[in-house]
Amino acid sequence: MSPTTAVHVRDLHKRYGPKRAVDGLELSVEHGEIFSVLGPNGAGKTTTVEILEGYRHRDRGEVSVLGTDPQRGDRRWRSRLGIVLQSADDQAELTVAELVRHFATFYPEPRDPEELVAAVGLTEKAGTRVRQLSGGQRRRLDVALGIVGRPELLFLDEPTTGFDPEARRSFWDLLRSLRDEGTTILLTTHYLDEAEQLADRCAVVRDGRVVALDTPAALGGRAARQVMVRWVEDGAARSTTTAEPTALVTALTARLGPGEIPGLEVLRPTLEDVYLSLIGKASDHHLEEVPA
Ligand SMILES: Nc1ncnc2c1ncn2[C@@H]1O[C@H](COP(=O)(O)OP(=O)(O)OP(=O)(O)O)[C@@H](O)[C@H]1O
Repeated sequence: MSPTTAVHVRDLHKRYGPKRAVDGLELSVEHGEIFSVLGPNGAGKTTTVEILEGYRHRDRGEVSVLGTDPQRGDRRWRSRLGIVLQSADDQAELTVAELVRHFATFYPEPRDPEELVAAVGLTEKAGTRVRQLSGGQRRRLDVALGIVGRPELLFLDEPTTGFDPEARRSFWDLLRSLRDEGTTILLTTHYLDEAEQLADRCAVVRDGRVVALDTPAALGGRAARQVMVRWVEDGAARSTTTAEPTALVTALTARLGPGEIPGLEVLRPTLEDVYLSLIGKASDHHLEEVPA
């Protein structure tokens, strides 16, 4: 493991009874990056993050978070982490400003509470009671509480679920500015566009294991190399995927004679197509493949 590694996970396993929630998961997160764990409901994202945070014990595997095994993490180690839990309803009678000021007292070098409230876009709501916030505003407050202690590593579990598009965009800007300040961020999401927009690297998780790990552009680029070609031959729809569509179309022209090839379509899969095929859900671009 190199000194630039913030999180290192090897051969991680966790069962709940017969259910293998995490089943041989491997990943590493470098200091200073936004790393996204992307996968459908039930893929094992939350279980993994809870193990990294030290809230859940693993069955086996190696885990290191900021150089420490989370199962042995002490208070000092924990103070270097920012953990944004699912919203809790406690302290709902305090105002936004009061709650942020209260959390700031837990840390040796907290951010300035007023500046932080402004940074998460809640200045207008500083005097509002927490229970009166909308879902998106509450989530921003959760993030403020997660970063008030200037964490080196921030964990976010599905941070924008339930946000409207504008709130998501400004939330993404907030996370980018944290990354620019040097905070390492590990976020789980089941939104492909969130991973594509934010992540420097992205692990696609399915059934408790990583099925692909790369930059979003490389994942998309991998897709773009494989092209779907569809046509109609002898009255039947045919399709195949190929890295050399020109050669295939040339062969079809030779076989089907001069003129237009009936029903010809050449489709370059999108990142979404790759993602859906990785998690085992074909989009309508991915027809059953028929040999050419
Ligand atoms: N405490 C638990 N007891 C039993 N089974 C659990 C428990 N927590 C999670 N599971 C199961 O383990 C699997 C992985 O769950 P996990 O919450 O880690 O997935 P996830 O990827 O975070 O899903 P989501 O996107 O829905 O939050 C699921 O099948 C879930 O039903």
